[in-house]
Amino acid sequence: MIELRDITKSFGDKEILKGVSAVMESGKVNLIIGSSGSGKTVMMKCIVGLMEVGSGKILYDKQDFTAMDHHAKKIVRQKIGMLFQGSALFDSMTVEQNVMFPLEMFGDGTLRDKKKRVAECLERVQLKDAAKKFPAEISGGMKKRVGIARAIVLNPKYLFCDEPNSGLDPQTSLLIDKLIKELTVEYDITTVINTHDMNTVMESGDHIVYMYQGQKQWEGSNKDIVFSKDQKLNDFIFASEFLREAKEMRQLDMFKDNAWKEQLQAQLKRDEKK
Ligand SMILES: Nc1ncnc2c1ncn2[C@@H]1O[C@H](COP(=O)(O)OP(=O)(O)OP(=O)(O)O)[C@@H](O)[C@H]1O
Repeated sequence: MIELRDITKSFGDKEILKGVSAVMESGKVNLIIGSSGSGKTVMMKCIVGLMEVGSGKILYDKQDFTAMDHHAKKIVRQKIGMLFQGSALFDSMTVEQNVMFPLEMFGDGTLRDKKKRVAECLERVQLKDAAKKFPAEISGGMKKRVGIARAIVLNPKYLFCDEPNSGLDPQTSLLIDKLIKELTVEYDITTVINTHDMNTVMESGDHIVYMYQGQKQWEGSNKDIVFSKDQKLNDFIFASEFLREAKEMRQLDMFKDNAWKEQLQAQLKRDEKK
């Protein structure tokens, strides 16, 4: 579990994070969403320690990360897996060598153990047959899966993914989301994803933090979103007429054959009249 307590971050006199508190739960896919410039990337960089917060605390499993010395922070960082936007693979290395890289940097054990672990991870993301290929020879979706294998090779407790679906078609995106969710549950990882992808929000968002102009505007699950009355959140998520209609259908569908359905229809009618 990761806890943010009232964190702030400024660049010069520009305050980017204005006192954000939130909890990222373990075994769950936690999403940070919000429009461009709302502070999602800055927040993620603060959480992983790539940027220092101005004030406030970040706790990793109750340990105050912000108060740790360099050595203690390094130990926490070794429990963090990162999936970067665009995958960030090394072009001159094969798939296998890319996944091996963190093990060579930080891993214990013999070369045989390390090779076994790489094979396990490639198998897990269904890329065993691509082990000897170079990044230029594989598709965007496969590159993401290599990135995921590399991010989990050290058995992370925390997994951070920056826009994991950028540049992918909707079907491949869903497969990547499914894989991340499965791994999160399987290894009880605290996964934090920075995303714009509404499919990810609706399919994987166990816990969602919606950022608006440097503040946490709303927090809840993908199911809560359907019923949220928060206007800013609704304007952001259900931006198009089509999505607004889909939201109403989903609301009705969720309460099919239930007394709630009538209540909800009446409520929707009342809202329409306003
Ligand atoms: N290193 C920096 N120095 C100064 N300002 C910065 C720096 N990094 C980010 N900012 C500013 O912080 C604000 C929030 O940026 P951030 O990248 O967190 O937004 P975001 O919500 O991730 O947007 P996007 O969805 O477009 O990636 C922006 O106004 C940006 O210009």
